[in-house]
Amino acid sequence: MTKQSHAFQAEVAQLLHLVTHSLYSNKEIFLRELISNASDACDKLRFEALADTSLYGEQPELRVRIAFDKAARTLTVTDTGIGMSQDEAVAHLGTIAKSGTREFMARLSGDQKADAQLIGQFGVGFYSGFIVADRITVESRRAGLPPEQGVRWTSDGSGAFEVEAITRAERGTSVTLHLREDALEYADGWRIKELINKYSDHIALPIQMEGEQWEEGKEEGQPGQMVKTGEWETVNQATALWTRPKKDISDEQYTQFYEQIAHDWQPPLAWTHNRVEGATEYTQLLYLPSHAPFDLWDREKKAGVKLYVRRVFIMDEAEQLLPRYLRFVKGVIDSADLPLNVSRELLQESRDVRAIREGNTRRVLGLLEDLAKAPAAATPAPTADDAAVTDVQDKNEAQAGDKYATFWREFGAVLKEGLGEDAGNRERIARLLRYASTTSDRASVTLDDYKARMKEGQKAIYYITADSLAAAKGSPQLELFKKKGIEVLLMTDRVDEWSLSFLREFDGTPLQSVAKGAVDLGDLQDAAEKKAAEEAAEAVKPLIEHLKEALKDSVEDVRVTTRLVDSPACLVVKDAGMSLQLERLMRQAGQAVPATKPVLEINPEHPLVKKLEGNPHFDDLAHILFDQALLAEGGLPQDPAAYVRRVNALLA
Ligand SMILES: Nc1ncnc2c1ncn2[C@@H]1O[C@H](COP(=O)(O)OP(=O)(O)OP(=O)(O)O)[C@@H](O)[C@H]1O
Repeated sequence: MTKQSHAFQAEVAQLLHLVTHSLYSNKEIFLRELISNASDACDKLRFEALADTSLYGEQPELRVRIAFDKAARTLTVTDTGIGMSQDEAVAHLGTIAKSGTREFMARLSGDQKADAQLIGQFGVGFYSGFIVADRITVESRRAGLPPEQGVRWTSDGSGAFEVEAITRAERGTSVTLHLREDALEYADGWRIKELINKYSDHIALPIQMEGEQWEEGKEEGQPGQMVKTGEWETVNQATALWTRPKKDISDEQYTQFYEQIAHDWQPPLAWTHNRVEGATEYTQLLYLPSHAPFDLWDREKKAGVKLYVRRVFIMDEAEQLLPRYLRFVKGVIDSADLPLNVSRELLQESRDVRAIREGNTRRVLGLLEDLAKAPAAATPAPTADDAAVTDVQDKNEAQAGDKYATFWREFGAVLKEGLGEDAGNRERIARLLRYASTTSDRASVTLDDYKARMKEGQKAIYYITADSLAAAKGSPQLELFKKKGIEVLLMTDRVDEWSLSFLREFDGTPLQSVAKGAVDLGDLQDAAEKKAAEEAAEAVKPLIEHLKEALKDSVEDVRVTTRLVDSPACLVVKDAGMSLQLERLMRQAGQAVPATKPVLEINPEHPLVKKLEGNPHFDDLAHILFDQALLAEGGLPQDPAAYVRRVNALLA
């Protein structure tokens, strides 16, 4: 093969442009990315060699070496990992294969500052080398291929790369950066060591540098200098972080390890690190991120936990290790019992894996309980500057110790899925729930809080589901509850109604939607009120019959209610029915929903209702009443034009 020139995939060219322009202020991350790739390559070799030890050839040692040459202005990262064949070099170093990176590209806004933050969330891997290099040369040979089948890849990062065959004695890859004029600081032993310390100390492989020592000037007046000794020295700790005792690991090291495995450059909210002994032995290091990833709602989203067996990396995204409703958790599980050749299929059936999953679930719920219990320190008053920047306020929230509020904002809706998914832990999950209510706009009310505030004689926990907080708060169904000072939980997540169908009661008290079934406040209504209601119902019986007839195509039933105070009418569904809001959500999601008709409830005390009987426009008024009730709870009239026509006719 002679030299071949290839154009970068369009997205790569775009990414390169962005990387070199917006990551300018954070140049040093390139080294972390290259070391991380080298370490991944070694993990891959170790894994493939489980089935074929001959892949090690004559080089059993897995390591990363970093060399620099001040005079030539180069920095080289060499690993003894899996390496790349010629085809692989073309495929991997010229395209963007990862869906995550493609998603990232799609989200770029063109605003450099915002984009640079986004990069933080995604990590740009190999291409970050071009922040500091105006040319990169990669030489590689894949494990198992003969020396003549090596490859050299070069590019100046401007649109194309060249590939040629070379003979390479060693297996693995070396990446040489030809440093830009303004990045010469990276051809310096101290600087490199500092970065390894900062970013890669926890990498389980030895990272080596050639030793240097000070040599005085040979002649009088000549300055001394550092010279290389020819000995390679390991400069990192080179033990997998999770295998070290907790007390030897600093918060900073935990955070850096998180950044590495989660590819998230924002510090985690919290973590839990344990060695579990007993029938199933494993080490768990699990993190709660501080913000939701872009693909949290992707049904195909992979779990974020890596599986190791006795420190050998086995697989990313081992979804059996945590239930789906904890899919936001990142971390590492290192099992002492699983066989090294464990496959995804085997994981599904393994009893050890089941025990690990249960153990992980307990730990994460325990961690959340601890966070929820931690007293929230007083939030510092935002300064005038802060007020304009929501990001800063969010940070304050986290700094102030109210980590649980941050967690809940980012992941609460996912945790709610657990009510349906994990019957065994339903109680624990229920105690972690937070909702807004008629007494708090913030999602901060627990079911325990609610119960403690219940009125004497109140027999249920009341809630309403709606598309937004404003719609929930303005709902006519709340009128009587407000008048009587009874708290109602306001729920606005899509998952709320579904998840509550699994939580019929909390601590012995039933949960009751205020938009379902006839309202029965039981002992909260006194005898006089009940009597008045009965009399009113009797009085409007003929009206009810008329309305039923006029609206027979739209409603299941018409009845009198006491739940309304200021509104003339509202819509409710029957007890076991799906709420109108859920019905709309499911239709929007393209699901077939059986057509159910709601029940129209009217307020016999309302002037509009009183005007109905005998009115020459009865039919129009009846329809307007119905359509307005629909509007009030977030729906749309079936025939909006007819609605407008009717209202206009009455206004004229
Ligand atoms: N040192 C290396 N040895 C072998 N293959 C490598 C090496 N560096 C990069 N590659 C290959 O190039 C691909 C692209 O690397 P890049 O760093 O851009 O993305 P990534 O490593 O897949 O993602 P990320 O860095 O976000 O984890 C890798 O997936 C890998 O196949």
